[in-house]
Amino acid sequence: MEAPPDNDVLWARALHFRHQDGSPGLAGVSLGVREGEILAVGGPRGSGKTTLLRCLSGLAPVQDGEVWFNSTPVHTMGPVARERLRRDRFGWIDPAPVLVPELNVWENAALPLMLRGVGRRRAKVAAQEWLERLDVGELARKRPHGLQQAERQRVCIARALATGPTVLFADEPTAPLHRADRAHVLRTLTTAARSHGITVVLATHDPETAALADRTVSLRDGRCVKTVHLPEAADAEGRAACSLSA
Ligand SMILES: Nc1ncnc2c1ncn2[C@@H]1O[C@H](COP(=O)(O)OP(=O)(O)OP(=O)(O)O)[C@@H](O)[C@H]1O
Repeated sequence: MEAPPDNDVLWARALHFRHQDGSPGLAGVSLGVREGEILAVGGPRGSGKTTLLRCLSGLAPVQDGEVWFNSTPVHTMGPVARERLRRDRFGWIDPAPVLVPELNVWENAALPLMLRGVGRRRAKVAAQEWLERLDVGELARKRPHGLQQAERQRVCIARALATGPTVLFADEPTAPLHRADRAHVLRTLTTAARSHGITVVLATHDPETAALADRTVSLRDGRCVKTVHLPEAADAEGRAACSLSA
């Protein structure tokens, strides 16, 4: 088993995944994500973007191929180790907001920090800071049911950033937002990621969203079909290209 290149925080080789009902999900994806990079994963509906994020983050077990986080093999980890890795090092944003209805907004945003063992007071301060950056600070004491869908999604984004994850997986994070809101929230997310050195893997089929990334890999039928570097990133050395695995 050969370890991945040093400058890749995430690395996948020949990743295959088949869903429980036998549907093909991934058919030999290889890619590297550099530390601090914002990588967009594009492609049409059903091309495998969510499945790829789930495999890279350890949410779904790798059936064939390899996934490495830094120098740690994720593909050989059991469910408990993968859960710990996700809790301690990764953040996740779903396309639709999922919050705990019994907790108020700040408690929801602070929850992953408290699960990591951070005290309630410190977790609240960190959560509140991110809620304010996402313009939902004044809703801190409300319950999720009292919020609009777009506000709930902002809370989910604050929750994902509050832990300062090493890698943030964002699956169509602005899907529930109006177009006007979308640009602002995305800028907040990408600015926060850049200023805090958070690596982001962002699934999207929206070219405007992908344009905020350093690089885009496109999937089709579970395979990488192309890699696009944006001009600012074009001269960066050592970026592992997505393999042409068709
Ligand atoms: N739980 C599941 N069971 C069976 N097949 C699934 C399941 N989830 C996804 N698939 C199938 O796997 C393929 C890849 O799906 P995936 O959700 O990863 O694509 P996607 O690019 O994220 O799509 P979208 O843009 O619609 O979110 C599709 O053919 C899809 O129908």
